[in-house]
Amino acid sequence: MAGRLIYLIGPSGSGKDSLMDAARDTLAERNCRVVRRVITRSAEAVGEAAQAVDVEQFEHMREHGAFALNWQANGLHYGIPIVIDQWLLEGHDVLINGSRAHLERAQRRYPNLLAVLLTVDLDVLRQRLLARGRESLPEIEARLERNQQFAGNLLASHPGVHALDNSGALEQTVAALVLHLQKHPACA
Ligand SMILES: Nc1ncnc2c1ncn2[C@@H]1O[C@H](COP(=O)(O)OP(=O)(O)O)[C@@H](O)[C@H]1O
Ligand SMILES: O=P(O)(O)OC[C@H]1O[C@H](OP(=O)(O)OP(=O)(O)O)[C@H](O)[C@@H]1O
Repeated sequence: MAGRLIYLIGPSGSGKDSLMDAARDTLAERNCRVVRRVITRSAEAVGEAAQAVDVEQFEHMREHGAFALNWQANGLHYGIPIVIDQWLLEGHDVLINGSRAHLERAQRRYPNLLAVLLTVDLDVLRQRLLARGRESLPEIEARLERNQQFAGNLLASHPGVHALDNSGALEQTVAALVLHLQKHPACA
């Protein structure tokens, strides 16, 4: 039986990577794998277990079919390794860090994907981006501005998307994610 794609989305700084890291072992026990992205972000950048490549390497990988999904945002290229299709075929569920702007294209490729939107109060989001210290101030402002494009609209236009609040402790969010996944065929 094919596995299901769990497409985790939300503003930059909402805690997607933290949640994926914190939930990884629990999800692994439930036959759910977490994939590492390929990003044109410098290898020194802290805060994400991604494979860092330059734009030329990214394009080469893309042209050679290395990605199941890929998109551009925040001045970066992001790729989800094609290995997820093999994992899904083998019956594993797969959790990825996705893009809100790419949701509909992802749904076309994976019609039964389970979309989870991580939300955080705006003040908390700003504080977390500042505390993470990975981006410059203008980059942080641009991300907050990008966030306004999606605020409110996404849940209204995509009723199947499940919202998960991460304004509180991460452990609570992990528990809520696991509970949500238990209620659905993925990661049960
Ligand atoms: N529930 C939480 N409570 C406090 N800090 C958090 C929480 N979730 C994430 N963070 C912190 O917020 C920052 C952004 O989280 P990150 O996982 O990098 O977000 P994203 O992957 O969505 O951009 C990081 O510094 C992380 O340690
Ligand atoms: O269309 P959007 O929902 O705005 O998403 C665009 C990109 O921004 C986020 O990545 P980012 O570089 O911020 O990485 P992060 O998740 O580690 O912050 C997200 O994971 C997407 O790759």
